Amino acid sequence: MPTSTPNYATDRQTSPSHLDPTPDDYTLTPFADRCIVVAEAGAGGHGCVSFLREKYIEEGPANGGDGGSGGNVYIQAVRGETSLHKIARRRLVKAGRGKNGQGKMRGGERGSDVLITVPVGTIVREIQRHDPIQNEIDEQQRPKRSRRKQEESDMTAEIEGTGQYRKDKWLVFPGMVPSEVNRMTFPKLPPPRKSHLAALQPAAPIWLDLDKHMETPMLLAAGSMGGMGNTHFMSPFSARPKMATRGDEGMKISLQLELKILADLGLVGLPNAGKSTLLRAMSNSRARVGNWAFTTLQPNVGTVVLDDHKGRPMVSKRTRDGRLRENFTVADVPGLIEDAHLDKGLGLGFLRHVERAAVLAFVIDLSAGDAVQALKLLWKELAEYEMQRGKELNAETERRMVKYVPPHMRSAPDEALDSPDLDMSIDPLPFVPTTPISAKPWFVVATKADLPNTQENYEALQRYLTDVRTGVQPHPSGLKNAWKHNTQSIPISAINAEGVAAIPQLVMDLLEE
Ligand SMILES: Nc1nc2c(ncn2[C@@H]2O[C@H](COP(=O)(O)OP(=O)(O)OP(=O)(O)O)[C@@H](O)[C@H]2O)c(=O)[nH]1
Ligand SMILES: [Mg+2]
Repeated sequence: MPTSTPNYATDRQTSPSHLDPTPDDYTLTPFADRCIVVAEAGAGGHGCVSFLREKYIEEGPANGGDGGSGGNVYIQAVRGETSLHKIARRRLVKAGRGKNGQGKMRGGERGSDVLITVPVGTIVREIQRHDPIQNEIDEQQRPKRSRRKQEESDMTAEIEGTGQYRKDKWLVFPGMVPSEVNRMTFPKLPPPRKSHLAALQPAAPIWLDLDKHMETPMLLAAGSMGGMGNTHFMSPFSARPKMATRGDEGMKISLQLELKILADLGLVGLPNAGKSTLLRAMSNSRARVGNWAFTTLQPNVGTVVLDDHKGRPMVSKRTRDGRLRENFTVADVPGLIEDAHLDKGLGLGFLRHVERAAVLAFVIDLSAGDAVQALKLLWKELAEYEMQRGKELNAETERRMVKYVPPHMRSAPDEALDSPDLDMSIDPLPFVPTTPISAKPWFVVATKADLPNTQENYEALQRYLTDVRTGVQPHPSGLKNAWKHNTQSIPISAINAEGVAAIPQLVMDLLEE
């Protein structure tokens, strides 16, 4: 009987490894790095009109409870999140409405809160705000002279301690006909109120850079107050007031969110250079690898664990705040091509993810022509991008200084808040001042060193980097004040995981620069 013993040696050759996978062996998680979302705080519940009724007490006093306040909207940047796609899909994040008050002095339940969780590195900017209560408060604080004539009658009524019926403010005893309502005397409308939580809201217009993991959520929009039950309107003249106030409308803020990944190391390289393979070799990432340009279409982030799997740190380094570093993160972005800064290829949209990386690694394919030329081309694109962003920053600063209008003075086109195609108008968020790209520490990863005839190319690259370090050659970006203390290159073969082990130590050293 023929026996077949599996041939492990050939099996290993034919079956793709973790580092040289078939193109369909990858994980792809949904990804979005920008979106617009409308955050709506909960409206307050209405106050209740009710009266005590018991055996032998036919016409008891008022006992309507207050409405519950609306739920709050919170935001929290958490480490586990990597993308904004969940929020991008939701578009409207709405906190619960407070419940209405009930008889027997029972107050309404509070509305439920909502939490927007975003990845660390998200920038939040307010586009529009509709805050009816703030508008009312502002209106009341305006000098009386400027108020319109129509309101004068209201004012005289106010002085006498009585007010008028307003459908949007008052609730009356159910079953009353309009003529009865007209004959009723209404007390003065209570002044607009805000929940005490409103003081914790960030100042308008909201502008947040959530660049750290947050242990507790942060309040974005506080829920509105509930209406007052009819007990509040009891007076010596009317023991059984038949009115209560409605709960306040919740405020709406439309926010633009943009994720700028905050990785420790950013991989920059031409398409097909081997960036994703390198990420796979360094971390547990399952980034897509394929022998064609633009295999990667969205950023991948991998975590390199600095441990040799024996419970002992392989590279141990303390961060500036004294914490022992156990890992660092690497962002692999789509390849850059010439003129990426003019939005060719996929480059520009993703450059913002390397903009905030602490250290840059230029991944250069030694088998694909002159490595020095490739390095210069990559630096040229980065320098152009940086200059463009610098100009935007200046323009943005100017715009904010000249045209700033407090939000309550702006005319709020409410319809726009509800319009479904807000996404069409996304402009990139302005530059967040960080270290300029050219001032970041960097090094070169010369990959595919296993291929033939790559030796000379690597030597030329090394000579060039020595010249840059010693000042014989200018920095490849052509910019002054660029970082060139210790320019060096590491030859690797990512596909065989050779030479890759030297990278973590170097990154650790550069992270402390
Ligand atoms: N021989 C050899 N081939 C490699 C090495 N690293 C990557 N490759 C191959 O190069 C091709 C491209 O690798 P990727 O990792 O997808 O390249 P990339 O830079 O991520 O490409 P884009 O995502 O398109 O920008 C794949 O076929 C890899 O198998 C290496 O060290 N040696
Ligand atoms: Mg890739």
